[in-house]
Amino acid sequence: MAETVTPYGRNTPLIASLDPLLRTWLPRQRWFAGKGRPVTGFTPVAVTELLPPDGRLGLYHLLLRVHQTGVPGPGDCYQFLIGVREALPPRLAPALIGHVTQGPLAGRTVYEALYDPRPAEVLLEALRTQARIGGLRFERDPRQEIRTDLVARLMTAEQSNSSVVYGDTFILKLLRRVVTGVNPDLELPLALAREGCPRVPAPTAWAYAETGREPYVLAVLQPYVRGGADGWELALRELAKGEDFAAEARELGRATAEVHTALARALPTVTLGHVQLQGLADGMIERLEAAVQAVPGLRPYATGLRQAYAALHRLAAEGDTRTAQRIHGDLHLGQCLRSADGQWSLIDFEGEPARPLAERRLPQPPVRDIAGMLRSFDYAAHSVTPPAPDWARGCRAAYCAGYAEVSGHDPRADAELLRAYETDKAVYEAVYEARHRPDWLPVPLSAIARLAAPDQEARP
Ligand SMILES: Nc1ncnc2c1ncn2[C@@H]1O[C@H](COP(=O)(O)OP(=O)(O)O)[C@@H](O)[C@H]1O
Ligand SMILES: O=P(O)(O)O[C@H]1O[C@H](CO)[C@@H](O[C@H]2O[C@H](CO)[C@@H](O)[C@H](O)[C@H]2O)[C@H](O)[C@H]1O
Repeated sequence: MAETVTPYGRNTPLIASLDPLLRTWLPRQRWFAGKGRPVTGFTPVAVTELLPPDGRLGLYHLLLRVHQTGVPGPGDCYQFLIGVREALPPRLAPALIGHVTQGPLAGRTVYEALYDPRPAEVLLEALRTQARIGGLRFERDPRQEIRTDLVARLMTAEQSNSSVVYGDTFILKLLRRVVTGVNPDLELPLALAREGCPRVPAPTAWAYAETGREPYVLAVLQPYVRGGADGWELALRELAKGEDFAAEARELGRATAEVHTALARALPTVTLGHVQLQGLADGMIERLEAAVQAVPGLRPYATGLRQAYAALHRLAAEGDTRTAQRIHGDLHLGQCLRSADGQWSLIDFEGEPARPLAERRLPQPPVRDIAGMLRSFDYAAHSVTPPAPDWARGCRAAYCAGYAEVSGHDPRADAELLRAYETDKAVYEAVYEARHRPDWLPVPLSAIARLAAPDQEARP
């Protein structure tokens, strides 16, 4: 494998030639977080040649800062895997980025290489052999074997990142918007593996880029949970059949408590005093105000929603304290996988992708994860017609009961904090849906209408 690494900030002829193609292609990608503002250019952070472009198949790994109209600062850094061919075979048509007209690749076709098994296998081989290519570093857990005969396929699920499955044995998650520093999506599963917690697939291998500053974590390889289905699919299936989901919700509560208990053992816990609790409430109010600006549909409910945060302020003023620890940070039904033998695993410890990394790594009250799951039962029940509020109520109660069985603490006892976090999550969801899936906006807005009503009754 050849390599070239450009110093930060130099706009190479390669990037200049890809620039017009990526400007139109990038905003159409589900994982691009900067939708809604035109892309105006790119600055390369690192450009690594994984396969030379003069062969039948060329392959580049790019880390590019993306510049956008009206977005100040250096721009977010995204990870790209760009394939280069003379022409694309029909099976790769959906992967097309475009035809290059100038520069070193003039006359070639470039495409999203993860659609193509061969480039995806190059990544697996680099992980297997712990390769160092330019600034890219590939590492693995030496106790886990990576076979060489696994065929790659890109997952087509709607995702914030991109994942490739290798022969139903491993799944590689390639992070798209990358930041320097410790990434909780690797940090927490490694910590849980050290604790022997079986509820989270233990990382097999990982990749990062060294660019002269703190490394960027780029990808994590994990065992693939075979024959599994995620909690969201299962919940919708049961809802469609008019079936109860309470027994599964209870198991999910137990699994969440096991993960929380292991995380509290593995990583530091802290006590939040009244200043920190005030700070939590202030942060929620700030997010609400920003969300109201971004999503006009929230405006009529803002006053009602502030009540939830006022209750948290009162609790802080009364001198209450809470224990905080590392948590999942974006727990919902889609992050829970049930294996063929009925065991639940939790995945995707990245936290809410829109929040800064430092914030995502702070210890937080575990009830925040509970709130995420309670919202998720509600989401499922309100995304079907007619809505099924009783189904959601049953799941929410069973989930809390399962959590209490394992942890000894019933989250329903912490009603103010739980409601504040549910409100905060619903506000986040409104912004998320407005930005990524506008058709879904009515789902969080229906919850917001209930949470904003003084006698809201959707308690677990
Ligand atoms: N270990 C695994 N085994 C089987 N499927 C998985 C595994 N990890 C992730 N998945 C599948 O990949 C999807 C995306 O993974 P996730 O970590 O949530 O990525 P993203 O951050 O892009 O949403 C999940 O919804 C799930 O269907
Ligand atoms: O899984 P991600 O880390 O990409 O999380 C983001 O996308 C989720 C949607 O895919 C979003 O979750 C919301 O929709 C789910 C149904 O699709 C629902 O189960 C969740 O409760 C709801 O929050 C998540 O908020 C977002 O961060």
